[in-house]
Amino acid sequence: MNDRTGLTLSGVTVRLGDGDTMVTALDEVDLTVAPGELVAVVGPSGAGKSTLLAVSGALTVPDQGTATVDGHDLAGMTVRQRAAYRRDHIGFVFQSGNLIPALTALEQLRLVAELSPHRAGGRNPAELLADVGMTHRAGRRPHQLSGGERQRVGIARALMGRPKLLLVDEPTAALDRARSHEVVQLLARETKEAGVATVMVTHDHDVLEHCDRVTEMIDGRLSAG
Ligand SMILES: Nc1ncnc2c1ncn2[C@@H]1O[C@H](COP(=O)(O)OP(=O)(O)OP(=O)(O)O)[C@@H](O)[C@H]1O
Repeated sequence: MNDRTGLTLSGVTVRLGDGDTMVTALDEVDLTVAPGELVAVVGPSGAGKSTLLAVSGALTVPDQGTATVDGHDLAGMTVRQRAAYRRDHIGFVFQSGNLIPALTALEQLRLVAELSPHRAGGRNPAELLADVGMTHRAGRRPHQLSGGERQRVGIARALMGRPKLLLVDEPTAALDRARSHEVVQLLARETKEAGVATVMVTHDHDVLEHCDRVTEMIDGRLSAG
């Protein structure tokens, strides 16, 4: 894991829209997230949190500044290289789990192993499902799982292929308080165990205690929260 340096954003500026509707979504943002570190990003609606995830996840290229994952400059890649880097090295967890309806919990993970050319270095789907406490639900499809269980499967799926960076968007939005704590505790544990740099956007101040660091985004600027 010594080759890992995590996520580094430096002086990242992103402008969206054009003409009169142009918005500076990110304004000279600096952020470093080390391997094994869980950093929360909080802030009001429209502050730029989704844009921060998009830049970190190689979905949006900054207008100024640099975004690097383990020393790889995302803007320096071709579109095709960026897509491959995203697929092989970056994991995403979304609000609702975003699972494929027709597949069982175990099949969701197996599909990643089959699609990723780096699967040899990836994790064993059944073991990973056990890690997130879902072995007893391995044969169930998403509609047969609770919101918290779907999130667990989503987190396990994102960790297949050993990503260097994990980007998590509002993981507790659909969960009650107890499930929210469980899911973020799981994220914190897996972040440490997998040595992955994790960024979590959340509105849920209840779960911030499980994070290593909290930053606040306001009007496209990031500060210690
Ligand atoms: N395609 C676009 N064109 C123009 N402006 C945009 C576009 N997408 C987002 N914006 C603007 O950029 C700013 C940052 O948006 P962003 O989605 O990153 O905020 P956010 O903090 O994630 O908000 P929320 O918590 O509501 O999801 C907002 O002012 C938004 O209106």
